[in-house]
Amino acid sequence: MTQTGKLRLGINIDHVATLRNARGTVWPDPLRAALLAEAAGADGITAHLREDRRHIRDADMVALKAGIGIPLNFECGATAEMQAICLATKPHAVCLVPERREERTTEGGLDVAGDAARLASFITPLRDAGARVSLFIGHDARQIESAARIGAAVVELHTGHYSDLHAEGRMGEAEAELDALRRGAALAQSLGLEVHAGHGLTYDNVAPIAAIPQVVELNIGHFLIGEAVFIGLGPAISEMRRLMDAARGL
Ligand SMILES: CC(=O)[C@@H](O)[C@H](O)COP(=O)(O)O
Ligand SMILES: NCC(=O)COP(=O)(O)O
Repeated sequence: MTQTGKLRLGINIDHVATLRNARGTVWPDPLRAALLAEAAGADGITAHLREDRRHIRDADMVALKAGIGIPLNFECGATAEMQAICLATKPHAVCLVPERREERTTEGGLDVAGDAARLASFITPLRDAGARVSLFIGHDARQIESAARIGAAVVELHTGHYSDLHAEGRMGEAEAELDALRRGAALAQSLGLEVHAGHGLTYDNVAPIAAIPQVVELNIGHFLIGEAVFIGLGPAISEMRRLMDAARGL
């Protein structure tokens, strides 16, 4: 059934850790940010344990799981190391993302179609341990169909390309990308997948994504952590929530 109600908002706190690691201190603390986000009405916390630990570290994941009262969405690459950490951490959800050490941020979606057999057996123990497994993918139909075929519960559609086009003022291309995301969301839901979206979302570009009726959750981080420097994390989250609700007609 198409969801047109309130969207869930997951707050990604990775870049609080980026700031901490820039000075090699213990401040600012990602758990404190997560607790502030929870108090501001976030529905979940997302954190990405990269293979190179450039922001979130293993101890952050442990502290987040123990410290927050809302679901933890554990983003990671589909590696044996990360699978073992997920199984030990027992997060509410595991979102598998593609990762390249040289990239500045997550550039594309996971190639589920090209790695289906391995991913199918990779997600089985995670599912058996009770995690909702999500795959971070582009809007390509082949990837969405493969995600459904291998038994993922959720797909998170990568909105980074749309966000970049929007930021560059290439509105015609951004609109075309938006249409492709809309088609992807509809296809995913028709195949029984829960649909999330995220990457690069800001106050300026969130409304059309939030208005896609099949999308039930947005994960937003980098922009909100930046905005928090100026207005505080709670007010930044409240404003994002207001824009999401308005896009949903709430
Ligand atoms: C997969 C994803 O979109 C996020 O985890 C997020 O963008 C923060 O991590 P990076 O900036 O390191 O990609
Ligand atoms: N999976 C997307 C996410 O968690 C947040 O991405 P961003 O807002 O930090 O680009």
